[in-house]
Amino acid sequence: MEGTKDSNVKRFCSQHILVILGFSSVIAVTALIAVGLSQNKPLPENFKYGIVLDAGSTHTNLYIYKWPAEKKNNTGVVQEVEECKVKGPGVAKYSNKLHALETYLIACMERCKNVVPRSLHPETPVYLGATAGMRLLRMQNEHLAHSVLDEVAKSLSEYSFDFQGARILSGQEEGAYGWITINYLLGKFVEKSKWLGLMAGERQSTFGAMDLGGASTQITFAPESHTAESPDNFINFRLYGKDYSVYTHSFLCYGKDEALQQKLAKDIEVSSNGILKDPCFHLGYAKLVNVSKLYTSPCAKRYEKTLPFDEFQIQGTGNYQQCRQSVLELFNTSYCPYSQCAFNGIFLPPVKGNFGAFSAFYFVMQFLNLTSTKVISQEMMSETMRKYCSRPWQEVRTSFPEVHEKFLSEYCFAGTYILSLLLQGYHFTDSSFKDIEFMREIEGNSAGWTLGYMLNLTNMIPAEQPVTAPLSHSTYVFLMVLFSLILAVALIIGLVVFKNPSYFWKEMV
Ligand SMILES: Nc1nc2c(ncn2[C@@H]2O[C@H](COP(=O)(O)OP(=O)(O)OP(=O)(O)O)[C@@H](O)[C@H]2O)c(=O)[nH]1
Ligand SMILES: [Ca+2]
Repeated sequence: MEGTKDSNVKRFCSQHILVILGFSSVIAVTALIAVGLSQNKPLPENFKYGIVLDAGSTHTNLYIYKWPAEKKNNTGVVQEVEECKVKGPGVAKYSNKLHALETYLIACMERCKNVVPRSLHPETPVYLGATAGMRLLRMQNEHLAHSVLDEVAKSLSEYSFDFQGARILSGQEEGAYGWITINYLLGKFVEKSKWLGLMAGERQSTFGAMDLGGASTQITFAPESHTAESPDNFINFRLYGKDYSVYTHSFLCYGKDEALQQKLAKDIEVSSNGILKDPCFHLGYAKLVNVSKLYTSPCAKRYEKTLPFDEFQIQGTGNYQQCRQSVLELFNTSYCPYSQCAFNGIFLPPVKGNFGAFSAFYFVMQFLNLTSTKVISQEMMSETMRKYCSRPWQEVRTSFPEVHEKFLSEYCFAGTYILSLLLQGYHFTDSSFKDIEFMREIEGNSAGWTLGYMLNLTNMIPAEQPVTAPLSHSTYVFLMVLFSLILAVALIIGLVVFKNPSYFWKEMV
């Protein structure tokens, strides 16, 4: 009797010890995790800001970026916090009314004053980059182009920000910075980590970038193999410890608007009596075009002729096949001084890999409802264009009352132009066409050259891989938890076995 009582007490005690041990182990593990987490929690962050103005041919856009000061060299830390569209046309259009540039940027710069904390204004850089519209103006009148830049520079230097200058980007820079932007945002410059970051990662292939503006268009990508042909079309980068040889070309006059101007100048006939029957506009659509305005841009100059009228009327006939034929005449493929060319004798290696196509590539494809499905075939797009172009103008107008008339009337031309540029201009095939992703933004950041420009000017992309902790924060916490749990379980089992081996065996049997 006494013996049974004794063993009951023992059993009671050992069970309680077990519970206490288990409980303390859980507390210990929880404490370990809490300490691990709090120890590794990033300190309150100190942010920096940067402002870039994209002075395009059709309009100016301002972007405000923000990033944690301590992590400036890490990838993917820069966030676009604001995009502000400047009211009015592109800066080049102000060449005959420079005084209007005094107030042009006020509204967007006021936004900057509100978004960027006041104490950071003096250290926040402001950059203005002008693109094809200003390149064209400089070709026509260098002095006027300088006056426009001086005027915008003067207005920007009146703010308390750190204004770093206004300049015209070369076509190469525009292409290259667009390529840097999307690959930075897609995280392509860092190695793809393997096994929770414990094993060495592998180099990722980059995305090509295609930008379709109003006055020029850029194509930039890392070709399959490097060639010594046309060295002007190559840029070499060393980013995060890796070398990239990137092909880029900017086709001036082949932006969406200048391409249309070229087409109209090409098609208007001396004998046409002031009427241009145009298959790229819908049946029933009519618009008057001023002849002298048509020839003001250097892009349409090559088709300039003396016409017996001052203005002509476009009359739409809405025929996709004929529109395609007319558009193709803009690409001269009759000569090529290299092993292979895009058009107009410009070298282009075979397109390779995935591409991000943005700006007007996206606007047009979005309108045509061709961005929701991820993979778009060229047949799908041709069929969409065939149907869309054949719709009468009145029907189109009433179907899309919210769309600006200028954009709406030009989607038939724009879609046909995009298809021709990609297939006949850049030689995308049925299969490679499907590798094009039409994008406006990547995780809230606009696809365009501005971010790449700022990353470069603020030295935020190091040539060499920055030295970082061997494990990421999440991997570190995961491993801490895992090993703590293993330790706790081992400890409990060990203690039970050590305290009462016979009890343990009995329970098991
Ligand atoms: N449908 C549509 N078209 C747009 C929109 N915004 C701009 N566009 C047109 O798309 C074309 C390209 O626009 P952007 O990329 O802003 O061109 P940009 O930067 O001014 O011109 P570049 O200096 O040649 O780069 C132009 O013809 C614009 O008029 C939009 O929201 N919807
Ligand atoms: Ca642009």
